[in-house]
Amino acid sequence: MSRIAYFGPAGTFTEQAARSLSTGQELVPMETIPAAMTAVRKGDAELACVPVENSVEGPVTATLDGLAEDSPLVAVAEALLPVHFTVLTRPEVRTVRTVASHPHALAQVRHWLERNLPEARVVVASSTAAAAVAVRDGEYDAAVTAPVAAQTYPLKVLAEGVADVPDARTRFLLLSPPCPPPEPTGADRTSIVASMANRTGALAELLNELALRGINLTRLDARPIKGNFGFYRFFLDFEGHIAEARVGDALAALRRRCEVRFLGSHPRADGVRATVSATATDSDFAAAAEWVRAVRSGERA
Ligand SMILES: O=C(O)C(=O)C[C@]1(C(=O)O)C=C[C@@H](O)C=C1
Repeated sequence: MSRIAYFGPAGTFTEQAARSLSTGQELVPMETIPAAMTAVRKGDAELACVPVENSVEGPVTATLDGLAEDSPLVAVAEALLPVHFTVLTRPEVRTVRTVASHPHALAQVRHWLERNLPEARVVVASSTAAAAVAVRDGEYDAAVTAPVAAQTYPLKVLAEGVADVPDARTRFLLLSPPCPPPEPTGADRTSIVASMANRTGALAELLNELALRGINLTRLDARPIKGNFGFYRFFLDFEGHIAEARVGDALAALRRRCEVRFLGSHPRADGVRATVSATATDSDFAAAAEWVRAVRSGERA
């Protein structure tokens, strides 16, 4: 049976996302995000499920760095989960002195903790479910977890539906070794990472290539190129699919300008359709290419 390695242990939001994306594969928990990616790179799993972006805390940097380094992986699907937390404790705990969770989770419940557990020391764990394991094992008093962790671990629910920002969401990717992308749907996302020379206007030129082709950017993140202080890689998500003319044309233009790693074209989980400007449809590109062909052959001028 094929396998999806996910950022675990059991009971993370990522497990929930992997379940929603699975088509019957076995789900295998990995301790860290890089370990889930390595499982695919080494062939121990066919796919990996990892978080990539949270509406409150922004990018999941371990995922971005893992996509830019080592052998390429591409996203073939994504999931978007609403994020509200459950706070778990051991039944016998009377006073919560320590509360643990993943840094992204802690950042999303900061105000709730200040109001409800002001005396508790906040401790970082490798994931929300790892925090639940630590509470179960007596290491900490409480954990801020995904709702599903309440069914996974024998702990008492102290609070449910905890979120400083009511509509918080996290987006997750299903990663594969390079493969033909899924068919375009009209509501797709394409992702790349670009590295360019540090010179005036380089990023503006890159963004212009997208803007000129009527391509709407949905995310832009910079991450340092480690070991080279002051140099950055840019992660770009934009509407559209590599199978579409305007996207293929833009990617070719970027490739001429800088180093590009393709990170996948896949359907958007929110189903938002791409806005395509009147001059950038596939038939506009086909008509223009036909005109150039005819001019080259002397049929037209
Ligand atoms: O620790 C988990 O449960 C995760 O799946 C990770 C993660 C994240 O990295 O953002 C996923 C969703 C929540 O925003 C908090 C934590």
